[in-house]
Amino acid sequence: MSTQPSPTPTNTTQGQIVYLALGSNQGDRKALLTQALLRIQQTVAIDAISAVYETDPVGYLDQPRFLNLACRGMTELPPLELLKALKLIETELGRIPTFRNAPRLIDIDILLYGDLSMTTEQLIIPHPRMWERAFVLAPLVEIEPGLVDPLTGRSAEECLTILSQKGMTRQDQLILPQPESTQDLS
Ligand SMILES: Nc1ncnc2c1ncn2[C@@H]1O[C@H](COP(=O)(O)OP(=O)(O)OP(=O)(O)O)[C@@H](O)[C@H]1O
Ligand SMILES: Nc1nc2c(c(=O)[nH]1)N=C(CO)CN2
Repeated sequence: MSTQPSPTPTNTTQGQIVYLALGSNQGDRKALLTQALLRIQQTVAIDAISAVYETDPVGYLDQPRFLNLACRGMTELPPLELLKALKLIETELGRIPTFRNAPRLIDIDILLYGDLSMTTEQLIIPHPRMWERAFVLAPLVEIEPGLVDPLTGRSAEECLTILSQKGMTRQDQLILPQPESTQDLS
């Protein structure tokens, strides 16, 4: 009796949907956010980017205003590898680690990674402070209005309405330079 050969395995990995929050309050903030997004695109296929929000600092108040935005994309990197890649981008863009909530050239946080829930010393997903931060939720709601906090069942929109949005100004979206067109060799 002959058996049918099983179909050749194909790589059907689709990756995971991730939501990231970016912030900058030092240097050329727009240029830093733009550079960060361009570098993130090398590991995350970004398909939505919010407008830029200028926001008053939260936590440690004696520092310049931030520019914040959120983006969504697909990645095939596992969570800790993604964190490593994002931390490397922060370092490449000149960030020097100091203290929590300190001024920074660039900050890239992982908000959500598929429906994963994890807590390790290095990485907590969903980001533990995201639902209480208007500077995260306003841009996030813009790209994903139906998002729900799996722990409380509250929508991001609902969470945002109970937060003060004082000191937050919505600006235009960043314009990312197009990747160089591939050379036509024909
Ligand atoms: N979801 C997450 N996204 C990014 N970093 C995280 C996350 N969960 C835990 N971390 C850890 O937090 C560490 C400190 O991150 P970071 O310097 O960006 O903190 P912060 O921006 O000052 O404060 P906050 O975490 O409240 O935004 C990182 O090195 C990373 O290991
Ligand atoms: N407005 C604003 N405030 C902050 C921000 C930020 O990105 N925007 N990030 C912080 C630490 O991640 C602390 N405070």
